[in-house]
Amino acid sequence: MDSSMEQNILVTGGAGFIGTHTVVQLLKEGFKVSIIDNLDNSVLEAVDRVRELVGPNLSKKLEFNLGDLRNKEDIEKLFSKQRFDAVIHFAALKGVGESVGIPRRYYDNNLVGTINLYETMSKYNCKMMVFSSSATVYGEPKKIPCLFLEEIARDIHRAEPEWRIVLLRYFNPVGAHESGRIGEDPKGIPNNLMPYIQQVAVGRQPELNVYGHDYPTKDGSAVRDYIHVMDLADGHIAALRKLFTDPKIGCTAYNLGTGRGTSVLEMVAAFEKASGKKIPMKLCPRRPGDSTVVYASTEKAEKELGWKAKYGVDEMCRDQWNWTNNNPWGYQKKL
Ligand SMILES: NC(=O)c1ccc[n+]([C@@H]2O[C@H](COP(=O)([O-])OP(=O)(O)OC[C@H]3O[C@@H](n4cnc5c(N)ncnc54)[C@H](O)[C@@H]3O)[C@@H](O)[C@H]2O)c1
Ligand SMILES: O=c1ccn([C@@H]2O[C@H](COP(=O)(O)OP(=O)(O)O[C@H]3O[C@H](CO)[C@@H](O)[C@H](O)[C@H]3O)[C@@H](O)[C@H]2O)c(=O)[nH]1
Repeated sequence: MDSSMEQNILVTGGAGFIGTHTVVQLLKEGFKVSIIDNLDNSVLEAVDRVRELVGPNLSKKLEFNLGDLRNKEDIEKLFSKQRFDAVIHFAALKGVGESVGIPRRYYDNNLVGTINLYETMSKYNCKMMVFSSSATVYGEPKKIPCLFLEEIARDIHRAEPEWRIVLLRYFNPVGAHESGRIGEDPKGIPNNLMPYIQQVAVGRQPELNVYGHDYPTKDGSAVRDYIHVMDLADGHIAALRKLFTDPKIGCTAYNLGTGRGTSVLEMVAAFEKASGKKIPMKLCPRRPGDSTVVYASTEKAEKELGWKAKYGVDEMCRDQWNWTNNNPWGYQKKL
């Protein structure tokens, strides 16, 4: 396409939910991509499907490396054999529950992995990074670990101002690629709303527990800013372009959301409409630590990244259903 033809991007955690969708868009935009993933929360089949989606020509520009960011040698191996222009860093354990319940495992993976990555990048003079952060930085104190990772990024930039780092604070990523070939496939019982709804829709779970029906919202259920994963993927391309073109970017955070709030009950209704399936529900007490209403202020990303979410809740549910309907067991053939 343009200068991005030459640019080589390392995507950590590229076999995961957001990673696979971003890799598709990166390849389509003409970037070369190397994934490093330890397949802790993903499967190789997802990468094969990315290849299938982009076709044989663009697939030649995609390389998969099985590796773990906790092992510095795994990262070193990649940097010693090719030059990367930038890194998009998705590799992390994302369970909020886990960060509270098994903090050592969580810190080891997310903190040690991230520090190893920064150190190797620095050694090979690759100092551009797009980092997956979360709207939880605006939330509960118990979800602080990702704030910590943002602080590390800021400290690194303070100490070595030549670094350019974009921190992307995701709101609630949902949906799937419109092809229905890639999507979210959590291991075990899902914690998040949409993967849970999709499993109810195909009979893997009997009913949806609605956590909280007495919030001070219009229908009593909690409100979130759901964002289509393809919009999120495009947000990463916009962030990369910003890194490559703005020497003054420093270390800057942007919200990736739609700016619109949708309640749990509204989301269920939208999914029922998209799928034609009835989602049985049980009204349950609030889930500890949940906020009442969370939605993004999107002005900064619009103004500075030139990025704005295109899709609404109807498209999110349409694509979530398309993925689920075609892959009721996710990437598994059967259970
Ligand atoms: N999905 C969300 O709701 C959400 C919201 C906010 C932020 N995030 C962040 O975005 C990033 C991507 O999220 P996702 O939903 O795609 O998660 P995911 O679990 O689907 O993808 C993460 C990938 O990283 C890999 N990985 C984990 N630890 C690794 C390690 N040490 N070395 C190599 N690979 C490793 C996993 O195998 C997986 O493929 C994460 O950092 C997550 O914290 C996600
Ligand atoms: O089975 C379920 C699951 C969720 N919910 C509710 O649905 C809403 C959304 O929940 P969920 O999908 O778990 O998202 P959040 O709790 O908003 O947190 C997500 O979104 C954050 C970004 O805002 C990320 O950082 C977190 O990792 C991710 O879990 C909340 O009100 C939940 O109480 C239910 O009612 N039933």
